[in-house]
Amino acid sequence: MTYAIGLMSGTSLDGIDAALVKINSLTDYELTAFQSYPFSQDIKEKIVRCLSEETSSVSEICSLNFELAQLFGKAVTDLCRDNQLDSQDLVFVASHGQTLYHLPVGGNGLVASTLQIGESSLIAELAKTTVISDFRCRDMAVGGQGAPIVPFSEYILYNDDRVNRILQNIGGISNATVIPRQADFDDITAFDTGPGNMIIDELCRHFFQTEFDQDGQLASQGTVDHDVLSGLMRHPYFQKKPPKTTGREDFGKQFVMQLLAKYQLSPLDWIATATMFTAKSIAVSLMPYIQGRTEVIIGGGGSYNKTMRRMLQELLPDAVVLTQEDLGHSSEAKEAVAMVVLGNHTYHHLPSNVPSATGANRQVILGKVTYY
Ligand SMILES: Nc1ncnc2c1ncn2[C@@H]1O[C@H](COP(=O)(O)OP(=O)(O)OP(=O)(O)O)[C@@H](O)[C@H]1O
Ligand SMILES: CC(=O)N[C@H]1[C@@H]2OC[C@@H](O2)[C@@H](O)[C@@H]1O[C@H](C)C(=O)O
Repeated sequence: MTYAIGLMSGTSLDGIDAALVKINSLTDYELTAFQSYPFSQDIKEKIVRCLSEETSSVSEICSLNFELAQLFGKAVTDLCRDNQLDSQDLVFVASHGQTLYHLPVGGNGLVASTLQIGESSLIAELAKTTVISDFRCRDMAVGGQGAPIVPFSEYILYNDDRVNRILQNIGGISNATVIPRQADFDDITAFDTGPGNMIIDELCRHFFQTEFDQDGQLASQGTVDHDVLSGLMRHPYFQKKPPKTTGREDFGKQFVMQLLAKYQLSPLDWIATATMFTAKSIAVSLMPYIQGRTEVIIGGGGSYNKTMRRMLQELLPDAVVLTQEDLGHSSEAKEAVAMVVLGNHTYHHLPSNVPSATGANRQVILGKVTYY
């Protein structure tokens, strides 16, 4: 039996998602166990400092690269221990790393680039197995934006002969993969739709000293301000055509601080309006692809936000909005499982980027392999 662990620490900075996956073949994967390991406040603050041009320092980034690897390695050994496995028996660990910066397009003296940290040499040493990491850079080397990278695994795991499927991840940022029914690999469209929970989380911290809006309860008590919403929907990102990716650089703390300075709303109305902004930016992005029987399958932490789900279904009356759980999968484990699918292709020397999604000029084998 072949087991691997996928590690994902995404843009929302909530922690490390670890999925233990049984690999049956290149196209057949079974989630065996999943655990989220929350970041301590101290680590979260270090990451946040390192993300920002104003507060980052090269020494702290250097140190964080190894400090995060300690935590990634511990996540692997803890998950193995809790499942009566020895991490040495894993065929590999596939680690996404923590994105510190993502410049899908160059400009102003900066070249197109992306930076995920969490040193694979140290993870390999702690887990005593091969580590496959840094999946985005190879795609950028052939002209791609280095994101999104999950469309490959989504095609493998979700393509269907009878129904069009759109996989909508609502993490810190939201990204969609459109898989028409009976699609060939080249028929996939994928792109970031815009913000996910990032703005809502920032507002929750600002007004309510909580990390996020549990189940969308705060949003359900506020009223959407349609003037503010219209202003938000004029953001230039929504005028761009795919392939396109975005990040904290566009919709992070700075963006929220500018909004708070520009508009005056009550705290609950802010949360409701930001939730509708995320839902609407997703709906507007998906509408051109909803033709015939179409399932929109939401995943990521945002799929637990009931108010967001209700808004999405109302904005997309012609689609069936489902969750990963409705299909027997796990919303929270999805991206960590995707890392295993990508890692397994790299392990077998097979490519796994999707040029139609990233804009790359060809398919390439993603990632770097660190042998134990
Ligand atoms: N019960 C819940 N109710 C509402 N929101 C939730 C709930 N659980 C998680 N979330 C939201 O989901 C976020 C985490 O989502 P997820 O782990 O999918 O993001 P990520 O993988 O870090 O981001 P990305 O996919 O952009 O890299 C939290 O920050 C929170 O906003
Ligand atoms: C650079 C980076 O880390 N991008 C993330 C982020 O989080 C969601 C969205 O923005 C997506 O583009 C990507 O992650 C997923 C896993 C992807 O590449 O498919």
